[in-house]
Amino acid sequence: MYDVKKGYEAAKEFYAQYGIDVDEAIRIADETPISMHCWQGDDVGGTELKEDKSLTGGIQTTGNYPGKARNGEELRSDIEEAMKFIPGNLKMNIHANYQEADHFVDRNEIAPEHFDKWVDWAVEKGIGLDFNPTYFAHPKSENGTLSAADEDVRKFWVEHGIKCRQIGEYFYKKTGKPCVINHWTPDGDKEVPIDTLGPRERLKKSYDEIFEATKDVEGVIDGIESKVFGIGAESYTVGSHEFCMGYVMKANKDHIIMTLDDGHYHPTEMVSGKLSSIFTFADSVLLHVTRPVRWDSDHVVGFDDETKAIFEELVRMNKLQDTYVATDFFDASINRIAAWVIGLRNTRKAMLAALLQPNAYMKELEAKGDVSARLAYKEEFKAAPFALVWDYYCDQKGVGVSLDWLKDVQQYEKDVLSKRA
Ligand SMILES: C[C@H](O)[C@H](O)[C@@H](O)C(=O)CO
Ligand SMILES: [Mn+2]
Repeated sequence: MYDVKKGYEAAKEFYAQYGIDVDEAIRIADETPISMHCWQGDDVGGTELKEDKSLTGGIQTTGNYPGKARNGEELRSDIEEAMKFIPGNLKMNIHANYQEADHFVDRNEIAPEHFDKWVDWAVEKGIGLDFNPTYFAHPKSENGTLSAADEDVRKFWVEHGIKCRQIGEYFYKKTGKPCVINHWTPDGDKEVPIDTLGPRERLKKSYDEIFEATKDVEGVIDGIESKVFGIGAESYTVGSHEFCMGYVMKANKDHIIMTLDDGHYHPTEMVSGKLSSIFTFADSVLLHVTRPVRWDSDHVVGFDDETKAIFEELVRMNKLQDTYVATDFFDASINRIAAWVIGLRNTRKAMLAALLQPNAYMKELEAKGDVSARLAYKEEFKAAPFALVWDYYCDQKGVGVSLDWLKDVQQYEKDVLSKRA
């Protein structure tokens, strides 16, 4: 291993030339919570006591890497293993299908106690819990959920949404940390329907009913997530971007915000390009960080141009603290713990990289009209000695410098994952 401290000192000197306080950047990146999604650990299968765990809703995991978690205990132990190598403040994000009742409980009947194992675990670790209704992978989700024309089906899912907000409040009360709920429904159609308005009016009605029935719930923030299409629903998505943005803006309630998932748009449409428009009208957003390859493929987050651009935007707008950052990917083709470690480290890395730029000075240059210097600075910092600061930060947090974590994850695969049937 090279002399990490020496590298940090040299990088500190480099950044100081541009008035950048490396330690302050580390502090901010370290304290900003990232909500780590539980569903990478078992391909979104969940822990409900039911036979059929097939994934529906137009999302897909591909691959069959051995060793996926088969129950809540295994999942939490895998999460703990991954967490050893992820620096900074974390929350845990679970889905409603990760309930652990000792008998089958249907989605419209879930209750706080069915999540007590997660709550006890989170309290013991001192972390917050976020939540997601599960409007898919269920026999009643085949012809729509919150937008279903069948009133019994629609009501069933409204009850599920209501239960989820009550559970979110329970998480808040138990952990002392606000619970961020992401509301996503896959409802859509393979062909453009003749009636495109009816399903959207029903979805609006359902959200209204969920929020009205739970208006006294405390400590919950609700993200409304849009999507362009899903597998099998290629032509029409009820909860489109325009629908969700319209819903959030019209609701005009502090707790109802937009969720922007960077896999949920046309391939050339960038979330980084949307953030300032949204922040012109909204005080906060929920971000789902993923890596779409040609579609919403949910590849492991990379330290790629778009991830970096998203965090640059947030830092430059001074909106990082107003953004609920969550990861959302599911890759079953590689070691699932490695997937978490790589994706979560890259998310934090992009955040730190954005903080290590002369943002205030570049803004000044732009305001003065010195656009040549603006471009020169932008380009120069792409090759700044960022990795030396990142390595130092990881060293300080004891999460493994560079690839140190890899051999431990491989060992865990040998000792634990490979023994799972
Ligand atoms: C499993 C999650 O609910 C899901 O990933 C959702 O957030 C989404 O992005 C669906 O495409
Ligand atoms: Mn998402």
